[in-house]
Amino acid sequence: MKQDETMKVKRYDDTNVNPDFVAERKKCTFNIELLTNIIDGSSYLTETRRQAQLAVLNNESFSNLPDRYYASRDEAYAQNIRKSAAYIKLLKEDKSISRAESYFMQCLIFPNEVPPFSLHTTMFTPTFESMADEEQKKLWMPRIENYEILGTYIQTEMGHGTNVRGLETTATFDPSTDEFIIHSPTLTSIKWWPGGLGKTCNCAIVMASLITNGRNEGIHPFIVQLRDFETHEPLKGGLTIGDIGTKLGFHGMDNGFVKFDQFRIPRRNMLMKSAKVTRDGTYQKEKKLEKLKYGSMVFVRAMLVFNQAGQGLAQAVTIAARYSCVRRQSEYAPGQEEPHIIEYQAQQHILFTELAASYIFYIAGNKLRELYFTMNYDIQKGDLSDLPELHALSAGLKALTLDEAVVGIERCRLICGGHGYSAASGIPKIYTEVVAACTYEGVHPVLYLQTARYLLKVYQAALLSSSASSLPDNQSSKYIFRHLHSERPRFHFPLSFVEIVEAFERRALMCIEKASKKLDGLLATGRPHHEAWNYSACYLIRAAKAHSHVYLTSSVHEQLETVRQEDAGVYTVLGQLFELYALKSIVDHAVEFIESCGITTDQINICIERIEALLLNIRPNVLPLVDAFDFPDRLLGSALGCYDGNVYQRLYEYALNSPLNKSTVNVAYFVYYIAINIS
Ligand SMILES: CCC/C=C/C(=O)SCCNC(=O)CCNC(=O)[C@H](O)C(C)(C)COP(=O)([O-])OP(=O)([O-])OC[C@H]1O[C@@H](n2cnc3c(N)ncnc32)[C@H](O)[C@@H]1OP(=O)([O-])[O-]
Ligand SMILES: Cc1cc2nc3c(=O)[nH]c(=O)nc-3n(C[C@H](O)[C@H](O)[C@H](O)COP(=O)(O)OP(=O)(O)OC[C@H]3O[C@@H](n4cnc5c(N)ncnc54)[C@H](O)[C@@H]3O)c2cc1C
Repeated sequence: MKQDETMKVKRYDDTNVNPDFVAERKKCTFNIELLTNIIDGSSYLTETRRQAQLAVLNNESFSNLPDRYYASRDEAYAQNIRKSAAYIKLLKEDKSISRAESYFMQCLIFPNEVPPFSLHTTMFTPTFESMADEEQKKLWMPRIENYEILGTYIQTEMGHGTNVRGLETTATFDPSTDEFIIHSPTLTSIKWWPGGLGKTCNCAIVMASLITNGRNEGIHPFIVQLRDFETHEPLKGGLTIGDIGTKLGFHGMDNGFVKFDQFRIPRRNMLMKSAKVTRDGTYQKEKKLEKLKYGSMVFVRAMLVFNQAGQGLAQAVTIAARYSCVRRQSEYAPGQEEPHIIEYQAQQHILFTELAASYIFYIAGNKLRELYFTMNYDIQKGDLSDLPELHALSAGLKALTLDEAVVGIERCRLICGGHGYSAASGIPKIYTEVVAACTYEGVHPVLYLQTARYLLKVYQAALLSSSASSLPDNQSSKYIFRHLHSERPRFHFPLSFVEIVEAFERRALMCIEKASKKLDGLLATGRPHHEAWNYSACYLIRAAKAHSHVYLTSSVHEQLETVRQEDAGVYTVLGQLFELYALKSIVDHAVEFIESCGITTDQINICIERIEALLLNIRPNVLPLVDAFDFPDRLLGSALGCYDGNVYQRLYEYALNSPLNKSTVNVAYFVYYIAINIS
């Protein structure tokens, strides 16, 4: 990104800071900047992010007017389009803006929102790049990269989301014209949900069943122009397109529908890297590349751990932590000043366990991101051997971290009391954004079952093998091989970090073994596989969750080992957060740990005592620990969570700005009550 000499806007306003915050910040025992670098991934990325954020803060085209919490849906959409246009113009003008910089900018331009064009970058372009052949890329990519083509990803239908193979939309080859005919044969086959489809995008990748020479060859991707490049009107020839209406959140996003009525596209609009239809209608595919079509889902799932679970929870925690250091409530000791609510152990237990979880998701999310890019390098070159591992890991971690994050965000809202319910707290918007991710890119029971399917295969292989050497080092399931053929150790309490990781591995192995036994038991009674699988689901899901917990703990432990060499202060606080997250999970799943690790209920009680001690350890650093997330106030959009801690003044300003306060007597009240004389 070109450096801007005029970057004068400060990220934080250091003047007029609440004195309680000044005192809190003085208690800090570690180097905040180093921790920020760890969250970002490196000091270089911290600097990149800050520069990108400053560019946004300095650019008036990106301001949020009207207030994001008072905007109607129409206004919210119009705001997003205004900002999108300015953003895309900037990207086109400054080609030196990197992918990372553009992501950081986007987060701040559209705080806690998925903007209408986002599918273009997150799903449309990656799917096209990975599924189109070289000639197609040459033809289309310049216009895609130039945003002349603005694309979305159209897969889900009104009647089918999870069961991708059950999609009803057809793409039938017509050799007489060398075209595919895209058709929605039923009401339930109308494409439903795609982001940006309703009003914004002019093209899409459409997933449809390919039919040629009378044979259905299964789901394939097609690039389809939907709107005129000049007028933006939907193309004639069989398209009905619109917005699907108001949702729980996502108000500024035009999730849409499209009904295809014998709509024709050229044959070469089928993406033909792994399969193709020749001019005479012959279907040819490269079987080993078949699963590439699932690639964009793997990519987005892997990114959601950091971007949504980590960042969403960290934002809610920041707001709740800052508010807890301002808010005073209840008489603690008779006759004394009310304490800040942060001093209540009940508050600390919720706040600090969620704080710990947000650090875990961030760090593990970073590791998963790196793993994705490493493995995807080979996958794109045609070596798909790592794809099952990546799919299983991204599916399980997307599900587990988002499941835990949405509960955590809601807990943060609840510990803010009444003001947490106000949109001004910022938490409701964070919640509606993050909870959407629990549905899109795959619902969680289904994703856990995908992870379990892989785990059972690894387990079967491990039963047949005598060592772990047959699995590559980067495989997260290597512990299954290792522990299957080794004695369970005696655990010592309080647990060391190494023992914590092994305890999670032993628990996961036990859950996998149980799931396998359950399935085999049902199969042994003569039940067909699909039925046995369905009635093993509770066991299978437990196994997938336990395995995902292994990745969380082992990857953060790995990070801790690096930090230990670098900085004692950061190592101590990060270690406390790691231990807190792990012990809380052990206590929450005590039965599984008792059974798998041979530990006792007394030892679980030691964990509970240790959690209480950790709350005291973490307490002095609570504000610095959320400051380290380094969220600009504009991103948080919270009266409760601003850096300066001036909560009450902001709440009052927010209320004064309510559109209902524009008049002293509301028109509706006048029309319906005063005018007809109701007393
Ligand atoms: C801002 C918001 C944007 C939102 C966008 C969206 O929501 S877009 C819409 C998002 N929509 C969704 O997320 C829909 C969720 N639904 C799905 O992802 C799939 O349809 C399914 C996985 C549930 C089942 O599919 P199925 O019945 O075809 O699968 P199966 O179980 O018979 O397994 C067949 C084989 O394929 C393997 N495999 C499967 N997936 C992947 C993968 N991603 N990668 C690699 N591999 C994968 C699987 O492991 C198995 O391998 P094996 O063992 O034979 O070697
Ligand atoms: C905000 C948002 C944005 C979206 N954006 C897009 C987009 O851009 N493009 C796009 O194509 N789609 C998009 N979607 C659609 C999304 O991907 C689907 O909603 C999602 O995959 C779930 O499919 P479904 O709604 O059909 O639920 P269903 O598949 O009907 O599932 C409903 C419930 O049934 C149960 N269930 C279903 N199948 C199974 C099974 N095999 N085993 C166990 N339980 C099962 C689960 O409890 C599940 O929650 C979006 C959705 C949302 C909410």
